Amino acid sequence: MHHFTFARALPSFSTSFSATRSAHKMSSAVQNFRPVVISGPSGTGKSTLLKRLFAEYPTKFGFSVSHTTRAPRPGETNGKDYNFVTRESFTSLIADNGFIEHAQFGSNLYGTSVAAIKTVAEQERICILDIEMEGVKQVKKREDLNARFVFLAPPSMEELERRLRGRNTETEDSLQQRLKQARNEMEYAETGAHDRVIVNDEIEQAYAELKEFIVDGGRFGA
Ligand SMILES: Nc1ncnc2c1ncn2[C@@H]1O[C@H](COP(=O)(O)OP(=O)(O)OP(=O)(O)O)[C@@H](O)[C@H]1O
Repeated sequence: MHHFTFARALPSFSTSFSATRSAHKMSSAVQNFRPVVISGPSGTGKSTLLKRLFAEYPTKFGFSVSHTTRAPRPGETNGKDYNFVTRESFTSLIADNGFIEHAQFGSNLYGTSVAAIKTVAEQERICILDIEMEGVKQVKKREDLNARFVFLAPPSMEELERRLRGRNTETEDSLQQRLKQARNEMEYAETGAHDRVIVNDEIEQAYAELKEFIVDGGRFGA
């Protein structure tokens, strides 16, 4: 699901959506709690490393709540699982440039709004966006999000393929697609688009570097 919700939406990191906040407050929030965008080829180890980071810092991070036009399922809460909105308000938010990413699945629209990312900062958490290259480009265009960018690279394409195969989640087709997309991601990273590139070769080393970038490089209140 995270491929269209953009950020990995773990329920424990859900946020509520407040409609009453000033533009000024939003901008100071993202200054103090700058969103972090993590990207890198599928299978490089983003989830593995993030999971560990969230376990070590259970209250420091948050995920943006996605918008959707689909109806809530029993047990789902507006503003927590999704921001459930009408098609009219969704399309007007598109027109207002309010989404960094949106897509249609079936007859429903899904998207990650700029406001939802800022809301995480207002809650004094660092919003983590685990997204693909096109999303990275969108976030880069939004200077008001004040995001920092880290790219997680595999030690080699051969090792990336080994990890993807080892995960046992892909068909041969989806594996080949991911490897092709991986080359695009690597080329984009070579343009220097990210603040930091971390090679996930030895996991302890990569984790230490990621932690240093995200935690120490961010603005954490004591
Ligand atoms: N440093 C490492 N050395 C060896 N294997 C690793 C390392 N880091 C992660 N892995 C393994 O590689 C596989 C892919 O990792 P993971 O699922 O975290 O990738 P991902 O970047 O989150 O992929 P996706 O974008 O598809 O969700 C997993 O099986 C994981 O256990």
